[in-house]
Amino acid sequence: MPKSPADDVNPSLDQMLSKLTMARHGDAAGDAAVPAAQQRCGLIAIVGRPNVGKSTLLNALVGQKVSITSRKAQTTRHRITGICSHGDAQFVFVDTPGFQTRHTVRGTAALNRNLNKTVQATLSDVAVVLFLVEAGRFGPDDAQVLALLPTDRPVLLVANKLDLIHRREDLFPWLQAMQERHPFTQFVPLSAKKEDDTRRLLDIVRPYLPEQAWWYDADALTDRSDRFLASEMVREKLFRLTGDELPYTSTVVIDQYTDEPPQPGNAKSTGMVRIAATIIVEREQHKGMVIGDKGERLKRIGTEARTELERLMGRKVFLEIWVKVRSGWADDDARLRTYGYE
Ligand SMILES: Nc1nc2c(ncn2[C@@H]2O[C@H](COP(=O)(O)OP(=O)(O)OP(=O)(O)O)[C@@H](O)[C@H]2O)c(=O)[nH]1
Repeated sequence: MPKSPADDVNPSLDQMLSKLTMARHGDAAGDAAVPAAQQRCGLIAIVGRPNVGKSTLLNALVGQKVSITSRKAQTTRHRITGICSHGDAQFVFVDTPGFQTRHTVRGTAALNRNLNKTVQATLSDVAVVLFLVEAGRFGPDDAQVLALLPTDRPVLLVANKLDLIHRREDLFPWLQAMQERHPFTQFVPLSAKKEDDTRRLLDIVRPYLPEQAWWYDADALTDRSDRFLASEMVREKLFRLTGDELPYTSTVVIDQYTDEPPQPGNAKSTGMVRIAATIIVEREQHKGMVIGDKGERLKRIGTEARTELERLMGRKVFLEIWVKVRSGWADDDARLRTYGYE
């Protein structure tokens, strides 16, 4: 039987697991002083079924909230890039949307077709693919993603949520079955919630990046605009605070984004960002879910989003949120104003 590349790097699960507990600490920040000729840089796709932990992993790797996380499946609708410069390497992560296997919500089929197209388009130009699964689990939804993975570039099997596995020996038969499914280049069991594990993942991915000059500055985290981050932040709070009640077809649109410069003559002034956002829901009843009793939920969405945006942007934020029903832009649309600190 021909030797698979996985034989060289996966001598045994035991060895992999022992390496995991001896995780090495790399230096935290990228070294912009590395001469361009010695730099590595490349695209890395994080793929996997909904809810497997892609956004959690990306955020842990990039060290900041770039993608959004929620218990609700399908919160990652956009292709999001997170950038991490570490040692001589610049990792440019592409977080692909999850797969939607059920088509129960009216009107979502087109959206899902789009998601699948995005997955394939994303994979066509990456240096390495991280295929995320939950350790010990492989269902039809995972199989659907696996079927789309390229065979002409390295695919690492990343078994996430290792912290939920009580007996690691139980993973042996599962791993054997996984290796028969695809010629994975490497097997990485980890927990996206453990910093040591995610740092170690960077060390593992590094050699797969081509030797080439960095594309972004050493301190860049994302090529997404602050405006985009603002819509993602409102969306995250929306889904977090509505739980499973709200269909994922709800979207957030940023209607206005104004950067106000610091006040002249006031050294302490950081300036302010004024944001007007609209949460668009499918039905009138969904609007009630978002607004909540006496507007409490909407107020919380606004306060939490504003607080986190202020932390991320390092400036004051004035956030105004509206809720609208897609079918009719009714006059009585609810409005929330979250005042900044004047
Ligand atoms: N116990 C445990 N939970 C995890 C781990 N990683 C992620 N989670 C949880 O899994 C859930 C889903 O995580 P996400 O990062 O939003 O998943 P996703 O794959 O980006 O989901 P979609 O946006 O739907 O594609 C969240 O509740 C996370 O807190 C882990 O290592 N251990």
